Amino acid sequence: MLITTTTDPVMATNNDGGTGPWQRNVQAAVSVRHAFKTYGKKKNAVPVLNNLNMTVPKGTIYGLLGASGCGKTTLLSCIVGRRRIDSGEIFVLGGKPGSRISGVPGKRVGYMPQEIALYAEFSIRETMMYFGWIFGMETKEIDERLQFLLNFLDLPSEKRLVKNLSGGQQRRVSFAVALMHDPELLILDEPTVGVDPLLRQSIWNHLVHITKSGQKTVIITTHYIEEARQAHTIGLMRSGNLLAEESPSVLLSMYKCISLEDVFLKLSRLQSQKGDVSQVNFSNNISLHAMGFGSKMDKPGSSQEGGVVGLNFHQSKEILINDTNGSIYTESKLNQEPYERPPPKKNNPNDEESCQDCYANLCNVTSKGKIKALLNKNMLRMWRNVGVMLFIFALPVMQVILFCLAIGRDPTGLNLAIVNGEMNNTENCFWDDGCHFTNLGCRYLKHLNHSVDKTFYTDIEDAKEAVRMGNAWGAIYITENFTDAFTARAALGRDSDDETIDQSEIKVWLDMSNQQIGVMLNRDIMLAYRDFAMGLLEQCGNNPKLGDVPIQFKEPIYGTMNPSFTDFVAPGVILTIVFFLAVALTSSALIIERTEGLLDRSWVAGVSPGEILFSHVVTQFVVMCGQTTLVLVFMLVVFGVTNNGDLIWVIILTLLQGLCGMCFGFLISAVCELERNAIQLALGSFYPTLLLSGVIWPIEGMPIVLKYISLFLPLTLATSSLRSVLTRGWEIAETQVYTGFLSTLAWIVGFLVITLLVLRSKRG
Ligand SMILES: Nc1ncnc2c1ncn2[C@@H]1O[C@H](COP(=O)(O)OP(=O)(O)OP(=O)(O)O)[C@@H](O)[C@H]1O
Repeated sequence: MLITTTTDPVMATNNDGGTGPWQRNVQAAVSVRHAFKTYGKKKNAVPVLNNLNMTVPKGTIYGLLGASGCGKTTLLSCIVGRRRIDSGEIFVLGGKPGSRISGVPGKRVGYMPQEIALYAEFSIRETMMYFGWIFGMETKEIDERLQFLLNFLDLPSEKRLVKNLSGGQQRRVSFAVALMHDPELLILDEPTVGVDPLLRQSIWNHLVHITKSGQKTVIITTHYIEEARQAHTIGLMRSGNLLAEESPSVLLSMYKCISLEDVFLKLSRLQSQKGDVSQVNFSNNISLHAMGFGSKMDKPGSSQEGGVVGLNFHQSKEILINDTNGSIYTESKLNQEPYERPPPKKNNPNDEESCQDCYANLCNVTSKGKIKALLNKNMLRMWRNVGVMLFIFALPVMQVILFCLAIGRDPTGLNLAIVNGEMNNTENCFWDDGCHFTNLGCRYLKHLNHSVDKTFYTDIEDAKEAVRMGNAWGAIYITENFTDAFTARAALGRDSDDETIDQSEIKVWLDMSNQQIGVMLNRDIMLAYRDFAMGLLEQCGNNPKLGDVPIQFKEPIYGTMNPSFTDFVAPGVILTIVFFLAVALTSSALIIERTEGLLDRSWVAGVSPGEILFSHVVTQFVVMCGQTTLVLVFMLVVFGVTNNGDLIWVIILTLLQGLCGMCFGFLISAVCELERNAIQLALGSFYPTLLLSGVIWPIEGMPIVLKYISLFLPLTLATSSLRSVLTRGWEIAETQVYTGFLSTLAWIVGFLVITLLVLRSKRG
């Protein structure tokens, strides 16, 4: 086993012989050991961290340098608990990220991501209030800190909206957010991009100042390599590994370079010659167990790995200095067993370490400040967006108005081409209303007024041509001797010959291409005959009922003799409007935050997925209550859609459906990475749901398989339940009614649980 002779501040304590592993543990703010991380699935996996080791001593500035794409941001996101490494160990402030001991994510860490990650529609002060409240600060305290940060970072008025600031000013606000709560550990991903040299210097001065006490630690990435000279330690990263980890002055003297850039180039060249990164690790390659971390941390004496198992930079340094042939790697390999990557760890609930996370999550009770910040943020974002507000409240009203005006009313002004052979095909019909059998064709046509415009033709072929040309919905032909034949038929009864019967019939050719119009004309033509026959019989002293079909329809048990299509569709339309408006409200809520890097920032600040979801549910629920009220008022009060039931159940079911739509929207926004995917999914689900939920056509008409699928959709049972309440006036105790409520509740719970699981898995 190799004994190191390091001069590293951490390791110096390690090697003084008296302090032991526990002491070493206390001295490192961040420690990464044998970290592996890949993006993508097995075949297309892209390795980003490749057996990386890193030690950030407490109370120092650690400059993490490296070319674009080498994995700096990935490493930082793993340190703050935003991502998980596939294998290896990370300890931050005494525990694993995500554990209670570490307190990271949370207020112990200040994180400035690479993206601006600020709410564009917030003012600087509102931004600070949001993050300050999340960190549990009082408003007064935040205001005081804000004044300091405004001066220090040379920011404009606190009232200025973030979206109106320049790129550099936005970055400084983002930096101010990270400094807001004066955290123990500052993790800054390129904070000096777009910042002028003077301010850049003052930022570095501030970092040097805050680390002086030894209590604060800073990890900073930058592409301005030379500015990192002010860091206590520099980690030079390449291809997912640290080429070196040392103080700037030692690096310069050791590699005999005048700039850090040259050192980096030299090391990169050496690594390129060698190829395999894992074999040439010049960083402090020390086992975490040796450092006293991990589950055995509290039993230092029991560690089987009490010594240094890897190659310490300072040994390689000596070799490097003595070697001019570049054979340092051979020497290193002698001392360093190549580290074999263990298979990726699965989160085993029985595993003591992984369960730290579970306990932390279980005990992670929300705070007043966080909820206040999240609710305030959601409300503010809505109010600041007038267009969205108009959309939110005008759209449901518009939809209801359009539905009630456009759907369910009987079509009127339908043109019929009529040939009346009895009257020499003219419009001038004369008949006698009494018991007279003259011009019966005209008498019949008198009853055919409802919804119909009559155009008279002389030739039946012309009339049919008018139908073919789309100028009329049907052609009606009354024979030349209709009255005589009709009278003979009535008189002869069963002795009527075929010709008499044929001549006594009114002949109709309909355009049935439009089912609704065709069926309605059919109905009106039949009703006109019934009225004509009953009227004639009555005038002749007979029982008018003889003219009707011998079926007596009594007053319906539910509904009316003349049922309205509107009443049938309205329950489904109410629920569909409320459900899909809620989907529209929420389906992009999380995505917008995620794409702007805000969700990450809030998570690192210690906000849990559950809290984020809860805050959205509350704010969107308030909006949805407003929408539901408008929809119901316009449907039931303004347009008088039938409601025979208890209004309270109508309101509750509608609200529950809105909630269900919100949860579905959250699921979409949790699953989809891009807003356009969310829109596609939301729109894509709209039509199948509408068609299969029995909203516009009874599900009884569907093939059996579709019928069962339909029953498992969130709107089907609820629509049927609401229809029963509105049209039948049924109470909640009826099976058909309460199953609608139960199914909606089950969907809400299902959507929420899946959303939470997705959010948690994405967070990892
Ligand atoms: N979510 C992701 N999915 C797949 N690949 C990713 C993802 N994030 C980063 N990468 C890839 O991982 C590699 C490291 O990215 P990372 O952002 O950590 O680099 P970086 O060193 O911070 O770069 P820069 O200095 O340009 O910010 C890059 O090749 C990048 O394309």
